[in-house]
Parts: sequence; C-alpha cells; structure tokens
Amino acid sequence: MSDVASTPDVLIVSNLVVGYGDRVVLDGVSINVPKGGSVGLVGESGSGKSTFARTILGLQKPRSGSINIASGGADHPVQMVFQDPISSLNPHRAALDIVAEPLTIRGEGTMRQRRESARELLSRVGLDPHRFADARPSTLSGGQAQRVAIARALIARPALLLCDEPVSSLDVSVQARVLNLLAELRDEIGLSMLFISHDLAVVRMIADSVAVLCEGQIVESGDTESVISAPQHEYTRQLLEAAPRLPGASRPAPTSTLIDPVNFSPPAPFAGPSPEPKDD
Ligand SMILES: Nc1ncnc2c1ncn2[C@@H]1O[C@H](COP(=O)(O)OP(=O)(O)OP(=O)(O)O)[C@@H](O)[C@H]1O
Repeated sequence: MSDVASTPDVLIVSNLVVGYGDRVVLDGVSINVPKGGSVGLVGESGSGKSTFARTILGLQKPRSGSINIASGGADHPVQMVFQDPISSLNPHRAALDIVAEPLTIRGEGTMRQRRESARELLSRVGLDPHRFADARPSTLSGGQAQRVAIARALIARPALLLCDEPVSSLDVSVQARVLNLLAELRDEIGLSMLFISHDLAVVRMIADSVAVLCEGQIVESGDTESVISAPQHEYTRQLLEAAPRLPGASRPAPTSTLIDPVNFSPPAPFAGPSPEPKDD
C-alpha cells in the first residue's frame, strides 16, 4: 500500500487479485474513490465484497495488484463501519469513551480535549451527549449504536470511510435516517466514502458512482443513475429486479439530496411491515 497524495483520488485499487487456498475470489478488481466522492460496490452474497473490504484494510493479503491510499497524513487513513453495530462496539465501555478511543490510542490531546472532541462528534451524529455519553452499547438501539460507530470512525479524520453493509441490520425507517446522516457528512465535511452493499436501492441513495461485482469481477461501473436507468450487464439487471422497490428511474437523482424516510424504499430483507420506531 502506498501514498498517492498528489492525485485527486483518495483510493486507487488496480487489478486486485485475492484468493483463499487455490480459489480466486477477487479477479482483477479495479476501483477508484475520488476525494470527497462516494462510490458504491454492489454485488450479491458471495461476490467478494467483504473480501475486498478486508483487503483494503490490510487484513487480507492480495496475490497481486495494488492499493494506493492518499492518507492525507492520517495514521489510519481508512476507517470502517461494520454491518452489526452493537457487536462492533466494546460492550464494557461508555459511548463517549468508545468514540474517543482512537484519539486515546494515538495519545492525541489531553483526556479532557479527547472527551470534548468525542462529545462534539456524538452531537454531530445526532446523539445528545448529555443523554448518550455514559450509555453502554447494550442499552443502545441498532441505529444509535451505528451512529456511535460512525462517530468513532470519524474522530480520527480518516481519508476514507469504508462502510460494509452499514444499514442492512437496521430497521427500515432507521436505515433511511442513518443513510441521511452519511449523506450529510459526505456533503458537509467532504467525506470520501466506499459504500459496500448487496442492495442497489441503498447504494443509489448514497453513491455518486457504482461498481457492480459479480463472482469477483467488476462487470459494470459508472454514474449510479446511468447504471440503474440503463444497465448494460445481465447481472446488474438481476440485481435491479432483486430490489423491487427501487424508486423509478425517472425520479431525479437522489444522491445529493437527503432521503425521505417516508418514501424511502427499503431493501428486500426488510420488506415486511414493521412498526415505526419513535427513536433510532
Ligand atoms: N476466510 C475464507 N476462507 C475461504 N473462503 C472464504 C473466506 N472468506 C470468504 N470466502 C469465500 O469467498 C467468497 C466471497 O466471500 P465474501 O465474504 O467476500 O463475499 P460477500 O460478497 O461479502 O458475501 P456476503 O454478502 O454474504 O458477506 C465466498 O465464496 C466465500 O465462501
């Protein structure tokens, strides 16, 4: 992995090949994330999405290809938001300490400064610090826990936020609120994001461009609305059919607007009726 600070892209992945044993799972994957841009990586279960995320994080060694990250000076240029928010948080720590932890590990600032930064981040992700600073993960709803996880990921000012199915374990109405938060962060702080999901409807809400991963290969990529309105590959068409409530292609591109939780089209796994929670 090397630094590409001189390019406008925050992440450049070229011809990545990753395998387990004698099996190749990612076969020549290339993807770029522009600074301040949000890119979706979509594919069905088993297509290699999590392997891709693990490889970007350095947890899986590629057989060949390159991963270049413009770190912007960050010690940990890539921060991750996981699918299951509750289990991704330390159950023994209070929310404020969880959010402050990346700064604590780096020894950045005084404890008071770190806690102040964590308080600001909690507010920024929509959690009142007076109410949530001392909360343990087990007392949080899924949406609240995912907000804590997003705050923790952002406090160290990463060059890239890597989200692996960040809303697929959440209730439908909560999904829209968390997606709205990510869209706000993208627009307001110029967050660069790689958003991994099996669901094109969700990716459409957040990603400017999308790459479609099928059995370890990118079969189609481009501007999200163009890919959705005129899919070139049969696999993309199948993914679109698997997302029956995808808003009509004639609807204005929603990627730069906030998501309406009422008209939000939930992904297929949560298609059934569910009570509207009063809170995340
Ligand atoms: N540690 C491993 N050892 C061997 N094979 C693995 C390992 N991890 C994943 N695989 C295989 O690699 C392929 C891609 O898995 P991966 O988890 O990357 O897909 P995915 O698109 O993230 O799927 P899902 O959405 O179900 O998590 C699958 O066939 C999987 O069985």
